[in-house]
Amino acid sequence: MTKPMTIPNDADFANSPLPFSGDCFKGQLVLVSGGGSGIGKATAWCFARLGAHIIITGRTEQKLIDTVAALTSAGLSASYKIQDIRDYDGIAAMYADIFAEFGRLDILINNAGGQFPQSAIDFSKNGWDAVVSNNLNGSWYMMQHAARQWRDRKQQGSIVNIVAVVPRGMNGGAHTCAARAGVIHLSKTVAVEWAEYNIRVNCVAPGVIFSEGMRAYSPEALSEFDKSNPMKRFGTPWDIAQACVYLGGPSGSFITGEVLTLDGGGQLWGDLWMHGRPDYFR
Ligand SMILES: CCCCCCCCCCC/C=C/C(=O)SCCNC(=O)CCNC(=O)[C@H](O)C(C)(C)COP(=O)(O)OP(=O)(O)OC[C@H]1O[C@@H](n2cnc3c(N)ncnc32)[C@H](O)[C@@H]1OP(=O)(O)O
Ligand SMILES: NC(=O)C1=CN([C@@H]2O[C@H](COP(=O)(O)OP(=O)(O)OC[C@H]3O[C@@H](n4cnc5c(N)ncnc54)[C@H](OP(=O)(O)O)[C@@H]3O)[C@@H](O)[C@H]2O)C=CC1
Repeated sequence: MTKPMTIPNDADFANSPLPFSGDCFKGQLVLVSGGGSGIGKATAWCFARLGAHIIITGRTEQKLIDTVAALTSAGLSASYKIQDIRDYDGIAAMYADIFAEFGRLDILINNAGGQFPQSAIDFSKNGWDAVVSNNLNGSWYMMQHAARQWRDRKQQGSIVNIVAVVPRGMNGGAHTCAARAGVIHLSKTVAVEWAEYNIRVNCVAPGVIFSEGMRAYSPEALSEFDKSNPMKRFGTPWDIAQACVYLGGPSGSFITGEVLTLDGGGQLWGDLWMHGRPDYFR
């Protein structure tokens, strides 16, 4: 019988095998938005264990405090900032503070985001606006303000945007699909525009990843998620974290404007309904 999945925690991330070894990010500063849970937390752990100082951001202070405490008690270097990614001016001020304190930022992992599952025909105007604002506008504000700092200081930078697997749409998630597709094509565009400034911009597209984020989905929808790919299972936050390290760091130095999909082959094979499969499609 397959072992039931559990959401991995700090202790798991402290002990998972690393994709690289040594202190290859020593002296570097990495900002992970939404780093207080799930994929963001795993990514923070992965970079921190490879020597980087990590700044995690999010809206809920307690999650940030707990994650920083777990990292620092493992002897790693981390701090946090409370920041809503929808706050354009607040983000500009946050980067100004970071550059004043550290004098640099090497990698932005633009991970914060989220949505709710619903049939598109039922979206309220506010529901649509909330999801597009969070995932498209919020991702853009985080990218643009970082890029302005890098350009003005003549420093190189690297951005990894966490998106989703959008080529065949996202049933029950049309708002987030539109927003993530927007981020992907925004990234391809600025990957070219910002090459002049030595700024690389890439995307990581997770399929179904078993994280705290899964609590937003009904048991009915969840019971189908692991059947949406030919591997018939969820991926882990650590899978995504390692991809962020690969693309964001020096190993990705000749990669820009790319989307790395980690979905167990789902985009080639399965279908997935974020709010449960309607009877018509059974
Ligand atoms: C074919 C192959 C396909 C393979 C594809 C694989 C795809 C993988 C599947 C993807 C699974 C994705 C997983 C994840 O993303 S996990 C992370 C999930 N985490 C979260 O989503 C948490 C964050 N979410 C939020 O913060 C919120 O959802 C939101 C983004 C909306 C922000 O909310 P905000 O605080 O701004 O919103 P309000 O509460 O003020 O509400 C604003 C309006 O939105 C309406 N709303 C909110 N929630 C719901 C809901 N559950 N149902 C319906 N409507 C909702 C709310 O009512 C407001 O509108 P009104 O004023 O009109 O009421
Ligand atoms: N798990 C999956 O299967 C997939 C996840 N994704 C995406 O990956 C990313 C990480 O998801 P995951 O780790 O699974 O889920 P989580 O819900 O654990 O992570 C989302 C994080 O983003 C933060 N966040 C959300 N909205 C904002 C905001 N407006 N400002 C600042 N921070 C915000 C949340 O913190 P707080 O609420 O405290 O601010 C939270 O820490 C998300 O963008 C998600 O949509 C994409 C495809 C699949």
